[in-house]
Amino acid sequence: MEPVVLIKHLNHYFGSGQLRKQVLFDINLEINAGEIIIMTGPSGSGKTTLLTLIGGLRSAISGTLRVLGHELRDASPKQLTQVRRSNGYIFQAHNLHGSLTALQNVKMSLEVHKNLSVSQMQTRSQEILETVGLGSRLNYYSNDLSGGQKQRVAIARALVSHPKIVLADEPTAALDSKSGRDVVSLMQKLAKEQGCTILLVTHDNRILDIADRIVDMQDGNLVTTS
Ligand SMILES: Nc1ncnc2c1ncn2[C@@H]1O[C@H](COP(=O)(O)OP(=O)(O)OP(=O)(O)O)[C@@H](O)[C@H]1O
Repeated sequence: MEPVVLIKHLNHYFGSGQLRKQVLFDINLEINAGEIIIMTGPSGSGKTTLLTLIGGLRSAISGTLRVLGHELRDASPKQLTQVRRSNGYIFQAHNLHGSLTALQNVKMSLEVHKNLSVSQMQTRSQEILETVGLGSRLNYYSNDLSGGQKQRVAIARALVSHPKIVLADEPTAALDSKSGRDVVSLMQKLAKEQGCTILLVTHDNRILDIADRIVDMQDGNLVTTS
């Protein structure tokens, strides 16, 4: 079976002409279904660039980048939109809408999936918020939640549609160590239950043990460390 993510000889550049700068060099990586991969590496080494390429948030320029069987190099904006809808995303700044409640934030991510009725969306969103321990906070505006609670809403939002792939960029950066740990344990638990693949970028050494495999980015080159 083809890996969920298959990357071969991927290069990436920013800018053009004399300002063109290569930031990813001959990246090769295979990620299988259900795997949790952590990507580490110094600031500016190219981690976010690789994550956003895999997530269809920018276009790959050269090499092979196949995600769930689809080639993303030279993909059209429409195809990239399709890819983005099928993934879950969790970012450092949780990106919740402060003026929406926890429940509304989660439900919103189901609204792009046309196959669910309004009441199914409501039930599913409520259930996943209960799973992440926020059953008593469903109708709180996200501005009124703590950092850890907001990040748990972000996890619920990313996982409610049962995506095959979740991409997480520094999900614990804004959290104290206990909340950070709780948040990643929760991601791990939900992902294992749903068989979903997680690619997580982090500088946080305290959470490395949740990974099935760790890859390290150095100056745009990927080095496998375990
Ligand atoms: N939109 C852009 N235009 C030009 N250069 C960029 C752009 N985005 C990133 N870069 C450059 O590409 C390189 C890799 O950046 P990237 O954000 O992928 O690194 P990172 O490893 O995720 O860093 P951090 O850990 O600080 O987030 C850096 O040199 C950065 O300055």
